[in-house]
Amino acid sequence: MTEILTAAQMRSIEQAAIESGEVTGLELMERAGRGVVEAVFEEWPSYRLSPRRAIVLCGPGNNGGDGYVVARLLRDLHWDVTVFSLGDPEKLPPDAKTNYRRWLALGDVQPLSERAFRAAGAGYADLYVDALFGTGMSRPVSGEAWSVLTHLAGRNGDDYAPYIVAIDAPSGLCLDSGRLLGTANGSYAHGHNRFAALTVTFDSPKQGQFLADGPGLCGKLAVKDIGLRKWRETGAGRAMRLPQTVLVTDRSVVPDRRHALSPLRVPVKSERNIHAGHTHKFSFGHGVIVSGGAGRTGAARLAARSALRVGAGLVSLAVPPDAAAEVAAQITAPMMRAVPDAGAMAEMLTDARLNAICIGPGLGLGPNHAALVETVLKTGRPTVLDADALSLVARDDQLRNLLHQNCVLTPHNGEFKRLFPEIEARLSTPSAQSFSKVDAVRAAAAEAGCTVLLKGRDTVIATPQGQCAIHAAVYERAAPWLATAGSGDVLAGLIAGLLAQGYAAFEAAATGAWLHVECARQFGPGLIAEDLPEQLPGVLRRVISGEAGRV
Ligand SMILES: NC(=O)C1=CN([C@@H]2O[C@H](COP(=O)(O)OP(=O)(O)OC[C@H]3O[C@@H](n4cnc5c(N)ncnc54)[C@H](O)[C@@H]3O)[C@@H](O)[C@H]2O)[C@@H](O)CC1
Ligand SMILES: [K+]
Repeated sequence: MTEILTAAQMRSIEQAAIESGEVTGLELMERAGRGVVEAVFEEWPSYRLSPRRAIVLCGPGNNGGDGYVVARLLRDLHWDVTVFSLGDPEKLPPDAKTNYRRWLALGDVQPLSERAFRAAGAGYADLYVDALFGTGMSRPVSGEAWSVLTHLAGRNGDDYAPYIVAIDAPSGLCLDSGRLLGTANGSYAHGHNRFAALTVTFDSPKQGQFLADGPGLCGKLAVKDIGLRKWRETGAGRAMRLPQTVLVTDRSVVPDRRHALSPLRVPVKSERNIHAGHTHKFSFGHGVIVSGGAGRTGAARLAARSALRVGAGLVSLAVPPDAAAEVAAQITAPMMRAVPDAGAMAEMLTDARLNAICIGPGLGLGPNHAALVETVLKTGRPTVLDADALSLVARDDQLRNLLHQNCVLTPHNGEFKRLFPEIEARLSTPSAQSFSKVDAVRAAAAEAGCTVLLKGRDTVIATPQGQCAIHAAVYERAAPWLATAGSGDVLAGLIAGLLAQGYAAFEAAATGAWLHVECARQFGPGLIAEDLPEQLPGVLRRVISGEAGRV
């Protein structure tokens, strides 16, 4: 499992390590600088072959300290290195100052300004190292640093991005929220929404590298070990940083094949059942997908197919009588039950074998639909609420009060705003604050009393207890094709199918999010929502054989 850290959490780990007396800050800084050089050579292998020219921009804190280490290590390899410093290097914190002094034995340092940068023939370097600000960035960047950063980002038409390596973060990026602080549109210069080719971070990824503007500005992400694992996993370093957030990644999917389907490695009922010989279809649950009326049944049919494909033993569509013919004509494997009203829904759900429900896709917003949502919620069964069900809950406090901890809400941004207007306002207000999507979804889950999955390229899932996971379709997991009509219905169906198999709400949501993106990656361009469930057999086969993610 990959933990993902806030800047404060990273500081607490470093502090615990240093306070233990087993490692010094200076050693950590040396390892960090070495990690950056290593990552540079991995990214640009030809740079190993002959010395090149580098420009290193060093800031006023320890991020700048890492920069001085990188400058020294490259000079040791006979590179031509120019160093600029922001602020008076004599005022650097102790470890950074030591490395500044070590660099002075090899070369000089110029005060950073756009003019000096351009005068240095800065357009001709092979590598630009952004070591201005990292986890200590506390306010929007301004002045000469901002001028140089925007110049590097392309304000004056030069394209530096392919040669920039950022240490911990493109400077100005908030490592908690993933926002470029002080900007309205998340770019350094109008029309230029990328910055670095590579960002090198230490020990664990940071939230801001996966959220909002982060992935675009970071370019690629390399995580370098600097020997902090012990303090991350145990003792003070751990105690100081609860609650935890995890990253749902390829690597965390398969290590233990007994739990093959769950990126969070939660025991899955089905495997035990298989070994015990109990492979009756009811062992894998019976999901109910509530359909909208005639002409609106496509969403529920997509969800039903996804729930079946992901492994639910049985799936029944609950269909208003006027839509029965339409649904019957288009389904084979899912079953269908005519459900004219909430009374009939309640009666259907007296069957305790119906153990997971999905309601909302294509449902409608009338009083009869609200009554259906009410009936479903009153059963207390694991339930995915999506689309119209979310809009109904947003405008009806009585429904909202019926939400329970077996519910998963799967809003997109617009639905999230309707459900949690105050939290959304904090999230979307452009300002210098570091309130992140992780903070927002945690707050929403606590307010709603159930699991919330806020969709997006950066999907965040949280429980009322503060458990949180990020699944971001970025970097090597980018899946732009997923933005297609009906894709949300598939996600709702996947989660319902996992709930039917006994996954807890949080694990079902996280696993569903991972599988959803994996299916899109597997299919590639040209994807329409109907293609997603059809990718599941191949994706599941690779998950179970341990090859997941290596598409
Ligand atoms: N603490 C440690 O032991 C280690 C830290 N490391 C490096 O140290 C970095 C964190 O160092 P720091 O905590 O010193 O923080 P930074 O170096 O990120 O920045 C802090 C400094 O920048 C100033 N500052 C913040 N925002 C500013 C702004 N917008 N404009 C102008 N000045 C601003 C602060 O007043 C402070 O002087 C990490 O990102 C990493 O690169 C690594 O060397 C690994 C070990
Ligand atoms: K930086």
